[in-house]
Amino acid sequence: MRIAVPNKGRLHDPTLDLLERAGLPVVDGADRKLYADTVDPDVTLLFARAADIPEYVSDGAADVGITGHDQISEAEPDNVTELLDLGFGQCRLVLAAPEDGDIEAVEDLAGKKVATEFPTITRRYFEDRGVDPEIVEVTGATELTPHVEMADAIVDITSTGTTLKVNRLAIIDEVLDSSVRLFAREDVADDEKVQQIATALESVLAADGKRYLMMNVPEDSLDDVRDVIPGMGGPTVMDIADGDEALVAVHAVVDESDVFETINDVKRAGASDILVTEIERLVE
Ligand SMILES: Nc1ncnc2c1ncn2[C@@H]1O[C@H](COP(=O)(O)OP(=O)(O)OP(=O)(O)O)[C@@H](O)[C@H]1O
Ligand SMILES: O=P(O)(O)OC[C@H]1O[C@H](OP(=O)(O)OP(=O)(O)O)[C@H](O)[C@@H]1O
Ligand SMILES: [Mg+2]
Repeated sequence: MRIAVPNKGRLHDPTLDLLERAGLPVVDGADRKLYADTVDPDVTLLFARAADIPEYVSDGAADVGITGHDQISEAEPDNVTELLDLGFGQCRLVLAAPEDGDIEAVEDLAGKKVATEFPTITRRYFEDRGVDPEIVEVTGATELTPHVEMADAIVDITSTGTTLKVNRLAIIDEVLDSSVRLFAREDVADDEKVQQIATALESVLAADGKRYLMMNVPEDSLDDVRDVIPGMGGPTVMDIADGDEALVAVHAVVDESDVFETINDVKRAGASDILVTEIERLVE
C-alpha cells in the first residue's frame, strides 16, 4: 500500500512526525528520495508536491494521501474520500484586496481581475455568488499581484495574517477553511490496511493533550477520589497484591489542563504515590 505525503515545505516534517508517532516510521528516508519504506513491509511512502497528492491518489499511483483540504478541494477528484482531520496545517483561503483601494465587497469584483493559486476553488466561489471576474492563475507570491496591476484582488492562504498585513491587503471574505487531511481512494477506503492506518493516526491525535494519572488510594477514600477525577469514562481501579493496608491502585486519563487541579483534589481526598505520565496513543 502506498501513502503519498508532501515531499517538502511546511507539511513535510509534521507529516513524517505524525506517521512516526503512529508507529509507521520511515526506515530508509534518505534526502531527496522519491519514496521510502516504512517499518511495515506493506506500507511505502511516496513523496510528492502537496498540490499533486490528490491526483496521485485519484489516479492510483498511491492509495492514501496526506495533504491540505485546500489542495483536495482544488483538485476536485470525484473518487477520493477524506478519512481524518489531522489537525495541523490550519489555514484559511480568503478573498483580499488592497486596504486603501475601492474593492470592499465581492460584487465590486465584477469585470475585474482576481489572482490565485487556486483557480478552481476561486471560480466556484464567484460562480456561487453570480459575480464573474477574470481569474489570473499564478504559482506563488500572489500577494504581490494587486500592487503591480496584475490583479484587483487575490484569493490566497492566510494563517497568522502577517503576509496580508505586510502587503497592505485587507480580507473581504472567507473562501475556505483548511487543515491537513488523511484521505483515500474510495475503492480502497474500507480495506483493512487503510483502516489500520487511520486508527493508528487517530490514536495519536486522541492522546494529544492527555495525561495518564496513577495513584494509590485507601479503599475507604475510593468514592471521594472517584468524585474528583474528571474526564474519560470512570477510572480503572485495581487491587494491590499483598498490601498490608486496604489500598487500591487508581488509573485515569485526564486532560493536561486538568492535571494540576486533579492532583491537588485527589491528594486532598486521600490519594498518595501519585504518578503522571504522557500517553503515546489512545485507541478508544
Ligand atoms: N501559512 C500557512 N499556514 C498553515 N498552513 C499552510 C500555510 N501555507 C500553506 N499551508 C498549507 O500547506 C499546504 C502546502 O503549501 P505549499 O504548497 O505552499 O507548500 P509549501 O509548504 O509552501 O512548499 P512549496 O510552496 O515550496 O511547495 C497548503 O496547501 C496549505 O494546506
Ligand atoms: O498568514 P501568514 O502566516 O503570513 O501565512 C500566509 C502565507 O503562507 C503561505 O506562504 P508560504 O510561507 O508557504 O510561502 P510560499 O509562497 O513559498 O509557499 C501562503 O502562501 C501565504 O503567503
Ligand atoms: Mg507555501
